[in-house]
Amino acid sequence: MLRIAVPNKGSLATAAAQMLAEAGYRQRTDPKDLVCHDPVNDVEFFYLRPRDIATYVGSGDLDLGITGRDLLVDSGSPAQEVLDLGFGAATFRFAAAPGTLADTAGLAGRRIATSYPGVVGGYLAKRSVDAEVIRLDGAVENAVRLGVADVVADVVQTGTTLRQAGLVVVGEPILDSSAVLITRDGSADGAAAGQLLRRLQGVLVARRYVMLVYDVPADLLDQASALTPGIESPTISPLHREGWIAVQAMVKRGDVHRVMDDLYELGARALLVTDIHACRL
Ligand SMILES: Nc1ncnc2c1ncn2[C@@H]1O[C@H](COP(=O)(O)OP(=O)(O)OP(=O)(O)O)[C@@H](O)[C@H]1O
Ligand SMILES: O=P(O)(O)OC[C@H]1O[C@H](OP(=O)(O)OP(=O)(O)O)[C@H](O)[C@@H]1O
Ligand SMILES: [Mg+2]
Repeated sequence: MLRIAVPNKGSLATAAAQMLAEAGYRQRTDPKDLVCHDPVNDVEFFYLRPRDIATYVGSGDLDLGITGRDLLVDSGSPAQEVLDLGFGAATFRFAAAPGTLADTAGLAGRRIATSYPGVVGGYLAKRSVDAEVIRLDGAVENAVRLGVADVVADVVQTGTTLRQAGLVVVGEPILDSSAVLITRDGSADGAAAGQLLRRLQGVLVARRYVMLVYDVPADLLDQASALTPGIESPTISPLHREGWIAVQAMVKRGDVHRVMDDLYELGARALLVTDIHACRL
């Protein structure tokens, strides 16, 4: 049986469970449950703190896990990223009070507060910067005004928390994070793991694309196909109406209205867009 770690709470928990449910896996109904068995797919889900997930997967005690890239890096675990899951996007950045730190070259000798000492320590070691890392559990943005640190290094999503603490970002992001599927080399090589990976890839495609269907005069097919090349090639069907054909193609969700405008201009009619519920490419 495949054993998978899923965030039990925090920013990634709801979206991770939602994605697994869309991929056809059973998920817990009570948010307090710590385990959920899916007998149909022969999978067991363990709900764990996202910070601990890389440890369980890295040790080989669990086969696969969903966590944040920043948490994976921070853990120093030998687990590896196998798929970017497209949610939980955030950057990890340094921040300080305005005018106190111009760029990351000025970090030497500073006190840096963070809940991610592995990420920050790795960044400093790589650049041979000697600074003091102060490990805090959370709400690290308070550390500067309370005099515990000169700089913070933390997750930034909207930037609201930094703004409210009177801090500004310094330098380029230390890393770009998002939710990722992780495994340890060789611990998830079986058919069930391959099936999970394909199902999650299918969910990503179903979220990114819509299905566009339209009718077009046959002599405009080449121009229409150039606008809707699909992923491999558009599907063409004859219409009862002489000289017209129906075209069906997957189109990126964000592009579909522009593509429909262009097709209409070209002479296409009866343009219909539908969501893709699931897919396997
Ligand atoms: N707005 C956000 N705040 C914190 N983490 C976020 C945010 N958006 C995405 N993430 C990602 O979520 C993961 C952290 O989740 P985790 O559950 O440990 O912390 P949290 O969401 O801050 O929850 P809590 O602090 O309540 O325990 C990281 O990978 C982080 O990059
Ligand atoms: O850029 P933003 O949209 O403001 O989000 C980022 C903030 O959210 C998280 O804090 P959280 O509320 O989880 O508290 P914590 O620091 O105690 O984890 C994170 O640690 C940042 O502080
Ligand atoms: Mg937090």
